[in-house]
Amino acid sequence: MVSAPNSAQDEIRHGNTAPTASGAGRGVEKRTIDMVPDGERHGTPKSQFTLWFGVNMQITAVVNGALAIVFGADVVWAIIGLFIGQVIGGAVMALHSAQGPALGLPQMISSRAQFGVYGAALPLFLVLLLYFGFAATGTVLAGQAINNAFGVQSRWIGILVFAALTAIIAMFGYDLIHKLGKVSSTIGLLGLLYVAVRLFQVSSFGPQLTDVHFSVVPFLLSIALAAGWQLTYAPYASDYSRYLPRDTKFGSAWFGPFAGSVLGATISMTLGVFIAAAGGQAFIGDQVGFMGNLAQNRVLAILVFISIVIGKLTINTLNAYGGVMALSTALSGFTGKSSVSPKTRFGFVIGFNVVVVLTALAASSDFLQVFKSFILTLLMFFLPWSAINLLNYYLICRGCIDIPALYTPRGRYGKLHWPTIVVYLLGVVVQIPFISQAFYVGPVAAAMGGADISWLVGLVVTALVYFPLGRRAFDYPLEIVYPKDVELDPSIVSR
Ligand SMILES: Nc1ccnc(=O)[nH]1
Repeated sequence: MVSAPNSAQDEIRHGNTAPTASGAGRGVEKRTIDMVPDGERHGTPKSQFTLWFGVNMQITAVVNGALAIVFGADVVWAIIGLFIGQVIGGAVMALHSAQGPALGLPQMISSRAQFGVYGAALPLFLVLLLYFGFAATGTVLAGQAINNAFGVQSRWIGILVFAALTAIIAMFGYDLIHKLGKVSSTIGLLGLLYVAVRLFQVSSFGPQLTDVHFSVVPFLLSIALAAGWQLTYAPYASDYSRYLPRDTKFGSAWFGPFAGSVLGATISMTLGVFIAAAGGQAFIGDQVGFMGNLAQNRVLAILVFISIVIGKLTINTLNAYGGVMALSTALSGFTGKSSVSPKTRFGFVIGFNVVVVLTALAASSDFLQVFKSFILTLLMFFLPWSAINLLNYYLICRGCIDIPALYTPRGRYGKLHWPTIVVYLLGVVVQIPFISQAFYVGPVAAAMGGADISWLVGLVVTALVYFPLGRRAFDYPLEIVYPKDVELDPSIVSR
């Protein structure tokens, strides 16, 4: 990049021309866990908006909103509570995303700067479970939508078709995922808007709509539902912003994903609130069928089903892509490799989806309920990870990561940083008394009448305990240390 004239550099950096053949390109992505050089940076924060908006145009977000009503909130306070939760959770999620342009690295590898190169295998393993759990449940739902759309009876056909679509897009990688985000933003939104219009045409809303009564427990639950939803995106975040130009302003790198995810989830969950208020227990029982039944005729029902599939496809591609990234990162910590070949990545994508398909096929609806609580429980493990990762990056080392040291246990971050692991586990355990879930209500939550603030406790307590320890953890560099073999444009001053 040193010799390119400025205008050409500008074009490449701001996405007007195809990036070089070695990068995300217009075809199959070549990179995985290695740093993205300046010559391959492209895209704008606007693409972050459409990706995160599209990711939230999904049926599961609608269900999440409906749960606020099912658990006792009234319409007005459910909508307010959900919105507050989106803003808090979305703000945290977007802080992870904003690391992407500066470092050019996927999300979870940056955990090595706090946990050590081997120590990061702990959050990596958990994130792999999270991706896998979401992928299996999402594949069951989208499989139903495919079968409903095409009038297919055999359950496995929808599941297999959806997994194949997911795998193909995940293999192409970053650029195709962003394109899909644009498509699902539009189609998913149109689908949800149509369902909303039909809902208002056919429903007489019960007393729920006029009965405004504030009640603390369901209000806090609404906040928790939305904050938890947004916070599950934290481990995904910078995987999808790491090709943005290195000098992308922090403000826009943060605002794109924040606005997209908050606005998208607000639309989906508000629809869920209205569906549940219109008497939507039936919706929770048969989510896909309920949406299709709202359509005026078979053709429109098919379009609704297709919009459900496209909405689910976006997030599910992220699950497969992120799952493979987590797997590659975890393994590379032990093999000492700093990159993974596209062939290996393809193999991982296929392997991931085969296991997902087998799980989805084996799943009964009962199992899905249990699995969902399991995934929500996993969130407990990501709040402390989020707090540690963000505090370290923004307040302790202030963005100055030693990137080559992330790839070797002999570097500054070492093999295993025990204090971080202990604080991390403490951050998980401290939430237990505050949990209020179907399967367990902690003593503090019970004393508070069932209000669940465990997510806030997990974030805040971890941050308070980690901060003094983290400051002394490593000999932090004063600026970002870049790998020697990654070509960087000297005219770019990283922010
Ligand atoms: N974080 C996520 C939320 C919902 N669905 C997913 O697949 N992933």
